[in-house]
Amino acid sequence: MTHKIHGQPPRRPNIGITPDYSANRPDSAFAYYELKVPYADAVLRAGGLPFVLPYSDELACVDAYLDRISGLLVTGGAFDIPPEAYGETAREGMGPLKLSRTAFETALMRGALKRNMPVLGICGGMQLLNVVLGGTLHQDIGREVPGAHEHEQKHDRTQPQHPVDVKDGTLLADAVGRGQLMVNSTHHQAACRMGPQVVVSAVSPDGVVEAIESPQYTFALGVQWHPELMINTVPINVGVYRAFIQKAREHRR
Ligand SMILES: N[C@@H](CCC(=O)NCCCC(=O)O)C(=O)O
Repeated sequence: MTHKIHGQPPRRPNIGITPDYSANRPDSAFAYYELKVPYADAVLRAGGLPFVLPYSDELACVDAYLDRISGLLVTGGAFDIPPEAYGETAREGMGPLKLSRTAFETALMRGALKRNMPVLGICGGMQLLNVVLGGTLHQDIGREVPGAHEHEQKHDRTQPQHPVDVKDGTLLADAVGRGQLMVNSTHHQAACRMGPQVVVSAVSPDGVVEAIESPQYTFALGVQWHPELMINTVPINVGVYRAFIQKAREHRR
């Protein structure tokens, strides 16, 4: 009979985090990986152990990463996903691309989902989740969504921009509660057609999709906002990371 050792803090699951990448910094001859501190802080605060994953175009390396983590956090960034990834061609308003980042994150996300490893997509990461699961994007909300509100807030991103309605009976509702949640907003694109098996778990008052999930996986959740920036201003947002880390803890044997 094994005796549970009382008082031990729960084990921190390894969480892989995708960094941003900038090639042409005026102050350096070298390219940079960059990760906003709140992503790592939110993982630590929720009980995870963050690991930044430098890009690789080798599937063996992607698999090696996945062998060593229990959850995948795909972060956001000021770039768009090539519309060819969801069967379209670029339309007016589509923004800049980061092809090496999207290729790496796509391979990681596909590999994690194949293992039924918990995946959390934030902002652009949510959009990638919908595309990987067979959905499409509005290439520019302002041009393609009649009556849409402003989704690229000009004020402090730790402050909310608009409410979302969290749908009852969803993973997200379990994490942060159903009904209204105030969120920030830093995007010009949005999920358009949901992939097969993708459920909308939150919507903005103007109809823009603000969170998705796929019940075919243990934990595949994407949120269009940045909960990691609002942990001090709308504290319930930490629930997104807590739910993710708990599933990651359960995932690793
Ligand atoms: N293609 C998306 C990207 C949205 C996103 O991830 N924004 C984050 C900006 C803040 C940062 O630089 O991390 C879109 O614009 O809709």
